[in-house]
Amino acid sequence: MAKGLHVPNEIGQLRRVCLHRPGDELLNLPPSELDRLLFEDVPFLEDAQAEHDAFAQTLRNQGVEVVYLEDLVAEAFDAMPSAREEFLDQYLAEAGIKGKILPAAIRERLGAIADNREFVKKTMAGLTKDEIDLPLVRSLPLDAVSRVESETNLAIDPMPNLYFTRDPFAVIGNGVNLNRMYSATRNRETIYGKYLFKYHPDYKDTTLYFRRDASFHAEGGDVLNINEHTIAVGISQRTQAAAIDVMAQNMFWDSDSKVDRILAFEIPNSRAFMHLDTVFTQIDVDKFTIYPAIMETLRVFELTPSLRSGEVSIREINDTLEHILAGALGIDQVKLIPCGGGDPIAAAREQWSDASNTLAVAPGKICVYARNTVTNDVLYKEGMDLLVIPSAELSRGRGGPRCMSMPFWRDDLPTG
Ligand SMILES: NC(=[NH2+])NCCC[C@H](N)C(=O)O
Repeated sequence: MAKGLHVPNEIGQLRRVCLHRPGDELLNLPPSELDRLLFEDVPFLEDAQAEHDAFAQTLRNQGVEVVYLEDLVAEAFDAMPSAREEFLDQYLAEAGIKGKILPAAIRERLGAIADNREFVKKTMAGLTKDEIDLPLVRSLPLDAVSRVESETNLAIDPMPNLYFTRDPFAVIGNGVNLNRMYSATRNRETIYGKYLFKYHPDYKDTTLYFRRDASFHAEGGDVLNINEHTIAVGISQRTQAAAIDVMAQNMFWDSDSKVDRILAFEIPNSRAFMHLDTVFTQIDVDKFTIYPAIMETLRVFELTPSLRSGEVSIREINDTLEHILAGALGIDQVKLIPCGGGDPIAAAREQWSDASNTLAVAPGKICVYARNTVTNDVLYKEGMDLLVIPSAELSRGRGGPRCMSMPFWRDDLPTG
């Protein structure tokens, strides 16, 4: 396996994947901030870590190399120490810290962490005011005011959603979308991708098809690599139609990109269906899991390069989802396997805990959450090879195996 990225499809044997092991950021997640920080409940960190370790080990057992986001960013700083300084300036500017005294004290606190990996993990975890050395100001009204302003005593918010590595950036072919994310809390996460793809010795030459300073928002959970030529992108709560236009402009005429067709799937704008991959994932050469209720409102658009160079043609496709997908894959037919086995209550319950959000490790071999028993039973009967992972704590952040993983390398599928 060479350096860099290679993800020409959704299901080819996974060789390398980027994860983030949940860390102290989950300890800085108070109940009062759950809505804003996009969680439904407070997870128990130790169990979340044990479940995540089981997930990583399941992947390793399948011959997948697991790399961790925190390690990659630290390696980038090891290779280029000045990058850490640049990062810290930007991190502080984006952290929403009020006043003048606090930023300086925080800079000192974070700057004093010698080990790059510990430094990166601390920037992810957030910081309470008690952790900062403010000897001269502790008794001043300024500090008192900012303590009252924020009930939580947080000087810097944690980034609890980092273990959903699918979203801040998305690998497409040999390049990457570095996203501008929908929410203020998650948008901060994209800084790690920026420094990884700018300075890490193995990834620094990666082409970016989308940038974090874009005017529109997009997230990786909305991007599915159907094959080298076609990607599917959700128009969703998290990804705006105009952002897909930007991707098309940047991919269709780029010499590194083979993508010349984007299928844009308009799905309902709601938290339950925040990304395309919450309702729809590919599990085999001719099979997808799907949340059946979205079929009623689904609209699909096709973006292709127009004959006039630099322009994108867009048309709505009025056909069944099966036909559209079979056409994109160049096969006769595809099978859509309904989440919850067609029972509306089981489907809704299990979709909420990511039954449609599977991670293919190879064609027909998929990683799923143990809790989704009805859907897993259906998948098993369809002949899928299930890699079942524990999910009591990890699922509290509303994301499944696909959300928790960003493939860096997959094998090509045999053609013909
Ligand atoms: N690709 C996904 N479906 N990711 C799920 C992310 C969940 C996360 N709590 C959020 O709201 O952003």
